[in-house]
Amino acid sequence: MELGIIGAGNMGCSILKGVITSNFLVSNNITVFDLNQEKVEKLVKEYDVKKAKTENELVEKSNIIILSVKPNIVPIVLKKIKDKLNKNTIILSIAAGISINFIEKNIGSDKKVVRTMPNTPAQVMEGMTAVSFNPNIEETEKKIIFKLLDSFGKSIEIEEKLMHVYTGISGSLPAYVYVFIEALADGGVLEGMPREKAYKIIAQTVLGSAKMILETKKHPGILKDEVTSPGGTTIAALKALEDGKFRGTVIQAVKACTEKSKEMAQE
Ligand SMILES: NC(=O)C1=CN([C@@H]2O[C@H](COP(=O)(O)OP(=O)(O)OC[C@H]3O[C@@H](n4cnc5c(N)ncnc54)[C@H](O)[C@@H]3O)[C@@H](O)[C@H]2O)C=CC1
Ligand SMILES: O=C(O)[C@@H]1CCC=N1
Repeated sequence: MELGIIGAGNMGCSILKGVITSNFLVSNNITVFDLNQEKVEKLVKEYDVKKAKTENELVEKSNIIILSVKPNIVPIVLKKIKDKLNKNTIILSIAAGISINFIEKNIGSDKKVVRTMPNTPAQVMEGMTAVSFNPNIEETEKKIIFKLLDSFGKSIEIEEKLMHVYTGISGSLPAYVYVFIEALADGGVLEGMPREKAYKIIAQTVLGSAKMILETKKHPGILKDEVTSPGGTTIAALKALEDGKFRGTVIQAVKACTEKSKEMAQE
């Protein structure tokens, strides 16, 4: 596989770190292009990846191209690379709201297009990526794409119309979790816990709690009940969360994210 990455920002770099750290690809099989030369040079220095001087140089060197620029930049990049693409090149977009149909309208419906929604934990190989394929992607190619996505975490195929809500429950979720963790640490600090210790304690507890769901396969409500003693500390905390409309606020957050993704949609 010759992987090309156009856009070496937060998410492009997270994927790059993931595929290299997991040894899925060696740096010699990865080419990077970004308008910001400093970012490219930094990656060349750090990971020894190849750099392309232009988008089209990258296209010539790659058989899978990850489009990791902001959604409004996607059509600009597609216009530039359109004439250099061949029918076997796979375009893998990670852009929020950009549909397969929109990409096909820009480069032709005979091309191979994959729409994904990853998240930043890809850089520590704990990413979660949703994927939808256009009809030109063959079964063998789907397997290769899953291997690529699984090299930096886990992946799941979903109906393309679910990408908006998926963004609300996964693509954007790390940010809500970080805010939750920061707020928990503030609570700890308020009660005298040193902040750095609080972050370590909370991050491990969040990690362990998530692992419990994945490994025990118990319903989250049951796992919650196992922590909650009658008249105890946990129910006092849960009551405060319910009084603060915690669940309702979280549901609204997912809805707001989903609505925003629909609003940004380029179909
Ligand atoms: N940051 C995140 O957690 C996630 C982001 N995404 C998607 O990933 C895409 C990138 O987002 P971020 O990495 O956060 O943005 P970013 O702003 O960190 O990175 C974008 C990169 O594109 C480069 N760029 C701008 N114009 C360019 C052009 N014409 N040609 C080549 N490179 C160009 C910029 O220099 C920058 O390095 C977006 O479409 C976003 O919807 C998807 C899932 C999660
Ligand atoms: O905030 C955004 O638009 C991007 C998409 C998912 C996560 N970050």
